[in-house]
Amino acid sequence: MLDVPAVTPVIHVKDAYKFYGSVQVLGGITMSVQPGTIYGLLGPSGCGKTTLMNCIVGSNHIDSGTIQFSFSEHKDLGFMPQEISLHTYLSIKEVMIFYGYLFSMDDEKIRERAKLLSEMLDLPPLHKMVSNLSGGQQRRVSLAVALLHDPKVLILDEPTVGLDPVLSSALWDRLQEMSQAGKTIIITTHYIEEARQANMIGLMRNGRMLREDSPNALLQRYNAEYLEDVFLVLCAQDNEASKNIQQVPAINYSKSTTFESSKTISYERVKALVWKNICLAKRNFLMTLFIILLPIVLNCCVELAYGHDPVGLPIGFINKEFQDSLQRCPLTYTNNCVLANDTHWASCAFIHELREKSYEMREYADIEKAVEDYEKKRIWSIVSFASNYTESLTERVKLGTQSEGAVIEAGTVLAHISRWDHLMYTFLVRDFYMALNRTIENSLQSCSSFVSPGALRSPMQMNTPVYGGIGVELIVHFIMGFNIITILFCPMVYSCACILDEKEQGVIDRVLCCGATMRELLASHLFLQLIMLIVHCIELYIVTYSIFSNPLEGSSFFIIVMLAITALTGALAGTVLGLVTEHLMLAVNLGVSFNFIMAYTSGLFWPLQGAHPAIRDYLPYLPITGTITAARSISLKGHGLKNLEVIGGLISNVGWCLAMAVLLLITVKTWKGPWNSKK
Ligand SMILES: Nc1ncnc2c1ncn2[C@@H]1O[C@H](COP(=O)(O)OP(=O)(O)OP(=O)(O)O)[C@@H](O)[C@H]1O
Repeated sequence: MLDVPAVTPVIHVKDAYKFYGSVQVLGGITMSVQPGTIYGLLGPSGCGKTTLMNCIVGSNHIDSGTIQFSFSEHKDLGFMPQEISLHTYLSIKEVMIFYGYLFSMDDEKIRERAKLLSEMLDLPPLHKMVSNLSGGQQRRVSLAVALLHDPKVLILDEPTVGLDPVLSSALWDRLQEMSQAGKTIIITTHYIEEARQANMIGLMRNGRMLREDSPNALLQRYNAEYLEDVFLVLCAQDNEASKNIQQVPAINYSKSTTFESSKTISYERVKALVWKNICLAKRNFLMTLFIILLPIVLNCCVELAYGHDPVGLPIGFINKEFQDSLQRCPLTYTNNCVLANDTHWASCAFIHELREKSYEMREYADIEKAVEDYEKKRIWSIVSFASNYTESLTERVKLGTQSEGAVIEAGTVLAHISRWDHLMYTFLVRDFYMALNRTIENSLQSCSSFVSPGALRSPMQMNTPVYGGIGVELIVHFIMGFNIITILFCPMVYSCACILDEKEQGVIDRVLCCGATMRELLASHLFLQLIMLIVHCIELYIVTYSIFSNPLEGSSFFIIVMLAITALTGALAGTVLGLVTEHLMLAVNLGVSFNFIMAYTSGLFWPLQGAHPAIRDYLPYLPITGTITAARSISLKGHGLKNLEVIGGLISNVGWCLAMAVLLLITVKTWKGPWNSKK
């Protein structure tokens, strides 16, 4: 049972303990603040004053003990944290409006209070941005915010730090006026003497309360002229007492506070938070524009630089049939039999096909020079034709299986393809075979006087593809994968940056002290994220399908839904990242690494079937793998909800989004410490 004093205190702390790891920061603090008084909490730096204040206002939690309040509404409390804890990119006026809205004040009332406080605290012009104010001016704005809604109880953590003596004395005068008007004020300071003007002081040391009494009573009891002398005597007594303590008192691990946060979401507060987010987005215009345009830029980069066949590759060739092939070869070969023909040669037909495919054919007179250029990577391949190539080919076609080895050899094109670039090697091999096939299709099949056209055809023929077409470029296959990773990444970075920015400025805790809940704060952030993700989805859709005309065989609705859900997953993941990390640098590294891992393991760059057997079976379950497969299935094959790939992709898409939402809720529920990177 709590032994409640005769007059119900406004705030009553009993046996409060707080640990950071194994370090005890508060060691059984008991304090009572009577209504209509100024309570000065004094003590040297690091003795635990801020920790105690944060535990009282709810931005931190005691591990054991009780904190009781005579009031239960946040609007009765005004808190000025030790750090400035304001959005520095807002103007003073915007800061006032935001906190006014949080307390459901109307514009008129906010204007009135802002004017009054501006005069009382000698604030700079209200249009000035907080970031452009001096340290002292920022502290006065912070104090004005605490006083804005005219609370009954004021908790001020070191309000006089950074103030000159004149302002400091004026502030104490104001505080006295307010206490005489019935307000209760708790003020922490390590300037012990200034607390003479308080009605009651609590002297703290090493997380413990040494004495709690009025300044005059303390001065009298210790027969001292200054409070500092009283503090020194108490410290000396405390040192003696510490020597005699044999046992650490048992700690009762129960805690309770009676100043609970709201259980329902307040529309007014969410509106205030959204208003503030929009103000910040407008103020950080370049950053907002960058985030809006980033998906377009990334998509354009991919569309323009990725997945297209290489063009203009230099290929060296030696044609021993005759010199100056590039000049002497006829320009067209279609339907001209090149065998036993005085004006057409088979080598020319092959060279012609490669030129048609945009290769830059370079003729060499001798193999030595060609090899030198090949070794110096000036050409990608050397193709050579024997001096009797056409003649041998003609004979080979005529004799078929009867052909001699020498004839077969002379009638074969020899190609050396560099393997220093694996992808290029694949392109060259593909194009050389295609060039050979076309040579047969266009030139040799016309030679019916020698051979039946069908006999020359390759024993394997590629039918018309079921999906897509011959000559479709790789970009068509890749683009949706890139879009999915882009739409995961951009909202993740943006949401993470927004949350971390607030955490680093310490505003989350301040906003929570004003009665807002974490759910309201996250809802306001997600609102902006939703607008942003709608913009991102529309942009990506337009750029991909309208500007770059990629094929879309299936439902555009499903494509947009998948993009939107992926973006939401990214926004939720970014929010979690922002909440659990302390610094932007760490968050950026984690976020970028996560996206790289997703890109590498999602089948975006390489088919999943080619992955190592140890991971191959697990890759389809990763966040964007199924989504990419489904998006490709919809856009390239026209599949819909009856297709297993699409169904699997949608389940994975929605499942991961829900998983991130649950992770976010768990993070918020289980987080113990303050939402402040500087703590
Ligand atoms: N997040 C934290 N993790 C670990 N230790 C912490 C953390 N925050 C504060 N501390 C430690 O707790 C002790 C009390 O800190 P606190 O900020 O409450 O002191 P204070 O009396 O307000 O000091 P000051 O007057 O300098 O602000 C200090 O030793 C500090 O190093």
